[in-house]
Amino acid sequence: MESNIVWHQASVNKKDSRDKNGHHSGVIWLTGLSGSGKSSSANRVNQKLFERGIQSYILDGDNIRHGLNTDLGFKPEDRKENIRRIGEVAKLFADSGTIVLTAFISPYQEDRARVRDMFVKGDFLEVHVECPLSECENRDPKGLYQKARTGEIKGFTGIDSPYEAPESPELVLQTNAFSVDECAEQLISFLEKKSWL
Ligand SMILES: Nc1ncnc2c1ncn2[C@@H]1O[C@H](COP(=O)(O)OS(=O)(=O)O)[C@@H](OP(=O)(O)O)[C@H]1O
Ligand SMILES: Nc1ncnc2c1ncn2[C@@H]1O[C@H](COP(=O)(O)OP(=O)(O)O)[C@@H](O)[C@H]1O
Repeated sequence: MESNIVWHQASVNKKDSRDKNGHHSGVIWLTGLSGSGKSSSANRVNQKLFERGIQSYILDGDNIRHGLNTDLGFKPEDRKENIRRIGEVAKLFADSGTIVLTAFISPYQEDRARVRDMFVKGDFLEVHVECPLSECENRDPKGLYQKARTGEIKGFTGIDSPYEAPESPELVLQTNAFSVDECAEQLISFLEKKSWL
């Protein structure tokens, strides 16, 4: 790291922003297989938070890879860098008083743990968007599993690239058992229980 750079202390801090917004801030880190329901869940929660006047924002894998992380692919080291950068961006949002929902496969336990360590305890909530691979493959909303099965896409998560499920996530959403709306309600109830809202 460059040694001649000194951290500049902002005059408006995280607590000021939280006080202004009237709620807690932090990251809700959704992790799960492609097609498990990360984006749908994040969007429904964000909509509900918006309607309640909560300051929230979504960082979504597909979208971020069109811009900030356009230089990254799906090799393990690229996924690691993807998650590291998103962790940093999520931290900035949390510092600004925002509840940030992230929707990335984030398949490696080590990478998720590294992001968790960037946050004050309790400000990082890991949510496993759980759905059996067979059901994700059945849904195949983008036709990517089919391409992975025929070998058109190499290194696809769950097919020929690993997914390491969280060992002790703060919350599990079972998207094969509950509707998008029910999952969103479960997450919002959890935020209420944690006094985030
Ligand atoms: N090889 C491979 N493996 C997994 N996913 C792939 C791959 N190639 C493209 N895609 C599409 O990219 C989306 C996942 O991007 P992420 O940034 O979330 O991935 S990661 O967290 O860095 O592993 C993922 O989106 P979701 O389906 O929304 O999860 C896919 O649409
Ligand atoms: N409970 C649920 N939560 C989220 N998605 C669900 C649920 N039940 C069914 N689905 C469907 O599964 C698909 C998941 O797609 P998406 O949200 O894009 O997943 P991901 O972002 O994990 O790739 C969508 O077509 C969605 O309608």
